[in-house]
Amino acid sequence: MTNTFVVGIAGGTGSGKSALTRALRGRFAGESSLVMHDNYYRRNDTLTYDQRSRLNYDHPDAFDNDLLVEHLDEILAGQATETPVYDFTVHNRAAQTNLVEPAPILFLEGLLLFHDERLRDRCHLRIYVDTDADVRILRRVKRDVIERGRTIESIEQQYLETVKPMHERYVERSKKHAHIIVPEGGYNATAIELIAGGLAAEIERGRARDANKL
Ligand SMILES: Nc1ncnc2c1ncn2[C@@H]1O[C@H](COP(=O)(O)OP(=O)(O)O)[C@@H](O)[C@H]1O
Ligand SMILES: Nc1ccn([C@@H]2O[C@H](COP(=O)(O)O)[C@@H](O)[C@H]2O)c(=O)n1
Repeated sequence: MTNTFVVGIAGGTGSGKSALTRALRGRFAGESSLVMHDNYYRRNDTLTYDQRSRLNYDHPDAFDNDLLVEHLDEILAGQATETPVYDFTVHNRAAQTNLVEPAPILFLEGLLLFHDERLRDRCHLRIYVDTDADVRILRRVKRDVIERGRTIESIEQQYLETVKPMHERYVERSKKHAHIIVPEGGYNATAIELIAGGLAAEIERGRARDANKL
């Protein structure tokens, strides 16, 4: 096993997980890698686009966590690993893959990371990004129209049918497993400073452990 320190960043849709992850990664360029839980949405090759667009993507079973655990263990064992890439515009896995290299810090980001005990246990630090539901849906509408090719009607229907009830049943309840709760995510400069300071100290501790092994 390597000295990789795993940081799990979870929270509701539109909470600011990706923004926080980007801000933290910016502080550890060259010393961190990233795995996104979204990329482990299951393949649905046998369904049509319309059928895929009506699936429940906010239930824990929508993800292939067995594959994610397998890949995490490879990366944590020091192996560069080809990981899947998800295409939200077609509701399916993309043809390409993404090579994740081992690094002193591994950021793991996703909606339901803390629901699965195996994923929780692999996170040395668990951060939950907590943002009010009205703010999250406003952000999601904008993002899903611009980046994910969705209509306002489809976002409204999906939010009421699956996103909101699943958030209340699974995502919100997984908050209790967090070590740290960050309001507002990527624009919370104080939280970013504190977390970045802690991670820098973890990298130093890892280096000291390596030096002692020599
Ligand atoms: N604190 C913030 N204030 C304003 N907009 C934000 C903030 N955090 C994130 N956003 C924007 O909201 C959208 C969703 O944020 P994102 O980080 O992708 O959320 P998540 O990964 O949790 O779904 C993005 O367009 C992002 O730029
Ligand atoms: N084909 C899909 C797959 C997932 N979603 C939605 O994505 C959300 C998770 O991503 P965030 O960046 O917002 O955390 C989740 O709430 C799913 O509803 C989708 O719309 N289509």
